[in-house]
Amino acid sequence: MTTQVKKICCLGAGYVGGPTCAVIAYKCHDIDVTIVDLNESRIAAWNSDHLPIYEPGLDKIVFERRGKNLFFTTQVEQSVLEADLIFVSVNTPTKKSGLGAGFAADLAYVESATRQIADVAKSSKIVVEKSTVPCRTAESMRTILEANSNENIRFDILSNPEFLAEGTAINDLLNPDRVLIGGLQTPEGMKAQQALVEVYAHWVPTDRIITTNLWSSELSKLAANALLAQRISSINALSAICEATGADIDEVAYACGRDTRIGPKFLKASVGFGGSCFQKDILNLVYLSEQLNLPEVAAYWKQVVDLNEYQKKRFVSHVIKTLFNTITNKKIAIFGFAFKKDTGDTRESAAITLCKDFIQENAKVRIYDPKVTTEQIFLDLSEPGVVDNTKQLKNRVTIAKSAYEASEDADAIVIATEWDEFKELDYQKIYDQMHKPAFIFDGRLILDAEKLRNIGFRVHTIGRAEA
Ligand SMILES: NC(=O)c1ccc[n+]([C@@H]2O[C@H](COP(=O)([O-])OP(=O)(O)OC[C@H]3O[C@@H](n4cnc5c(N)ncnc54)[C@H](O)[C@@H]3O)[C@@H](O)[C@H]2O)c1
Ligand SMILES: O=c1ccn([C@@H]2O[C@H](COP(=O)(O)OP(=O)(O)O[C@H]3O[C@H](CO)[C@@H](O)[C@H](O)[C@H]3O)[C@@H](O)[C@H]2O)c(=O)[nH]1
Repeated sequence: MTTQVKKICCLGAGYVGGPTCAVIAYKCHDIDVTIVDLNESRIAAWNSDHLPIYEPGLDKIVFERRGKNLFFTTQVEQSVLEADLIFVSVNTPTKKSGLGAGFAADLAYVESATRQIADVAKSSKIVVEKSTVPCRTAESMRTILEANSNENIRFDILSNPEFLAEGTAINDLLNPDRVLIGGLQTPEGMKAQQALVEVYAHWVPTDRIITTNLWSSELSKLAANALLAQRISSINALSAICEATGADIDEVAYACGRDTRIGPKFLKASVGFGGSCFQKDILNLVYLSEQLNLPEVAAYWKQVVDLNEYQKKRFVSHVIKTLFNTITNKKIAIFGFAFKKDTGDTRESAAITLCKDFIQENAKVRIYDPKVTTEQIFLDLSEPGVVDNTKQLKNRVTIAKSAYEASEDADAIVIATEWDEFKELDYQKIYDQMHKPAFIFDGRLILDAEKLRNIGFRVHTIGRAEA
């Protein structure tokens, strides 16, 4: 008989734990879901009218279930004690120091969450690895948990990586392409796997719920991100060829994407991919390959990240060169700071690299983003622990409340994030208030270059030769 899950606890109330478990509560009224975090202010925000993350559709779901079968708390022990299934959805950042620094995932948070479960549990639990982790991490978790089990308590480990993308998280969770659940292929492991299948089966068609062994599941998460990022680096590499030849990257992407074997998605050239996952997970895969003594494989995946860095630097150089080889004291309006539209998340955003490079060249940078806070922007641009550059930053960086304010007296506009509102602006009004010649660098291919040229702008678009 299958174990029926009645109480779920999720360790980690971040971009993944919050939305994922809120959707489970929304779709499974027969299950109590408690999301736990050590961070008190984050939990207070989840319990307030202003949720700690911006994600279209999230508010409605949280407000509808909160206090009914969805709870946010810092009471780790109580929640673990009561749960039959525990998601571990804590952060796994790239290690900053020690062995594997700069590549390997820092598993300290996963380990400490696992130890917390082992210390507190007084009954059997299904422990689900939701965080993105290197292949075979579940083995370490199992060793820790088994060392703490006895004849009355057993722990079953599952891997259930999350594939949601920020900005579309709720839709991705409500209508996933697939849900992946890895488990040990033993009778107990398969029983635990089935218990989680039944949770998702409340709303996901069962043919979209894939069950595999633990290691395939762990590796599939890293592999999916590597393949997606590799498509972006490929199209960005081609964008450089387009600029040098007169081919147009959107036309090339369209022509290639019409081949059903290639497909049209994830072929949008850009100023470089950002986000908390792609770079981290690929570096993690690079490290894993090196550990497995597969240097050629490691070098292959590393190139995806190197090309992304190149794309950002190439864009910055192009801006400087076009602005007559100097941007000292020139005003550059940055449209967008988030790593993609429809999110306030700035982790690894390409805009950070661009702004830092412009500041380094003594430009004056004025940033507008509809969802990113001023505090976050200054945090991202400062170098805490290296040098205190706050004063220098305040001289060089200002935050605007609108795209119009950002572009007042500017020499150039840089489109760093593809927010829809940037397509709808009154560019004649913007042109009239800028220094001339007025430049626009479209790092996201969202603007109608011809229309802007007719107004008088000098337009430079990624992946297109200059007109
Ligand atoms: N952000 C995404 O879009 C995304 C998508 C898929 C997978 N992932 C993966 O999911 C994991 C979480 O990512 P995120 O973006 O939600 O991170 P996050 O930093 O937003 O959230 C992680 C949370 O875990 C909390 N935490 C750490 N240790 C804890 C503990 N012992 N007990 C309770 N809470 C604890 C932290 O305080 C933090 O609030 C990562 O492994 C990431 O790679 C992220
Ligand atoms: O054609 C494209 C598609 C995306 N991007 C950029 O790539 C980055 C990542 O975008 P996206 O993948 O949409 O967002 P994430 O939230 O980072 O989601 C990725 O990373 C998550 C964390 O692991 C996974 O769960 C998702 O499946 C995976 O898409 C952003 O900077 C985008 O602007 C492009 O430049 N061109």
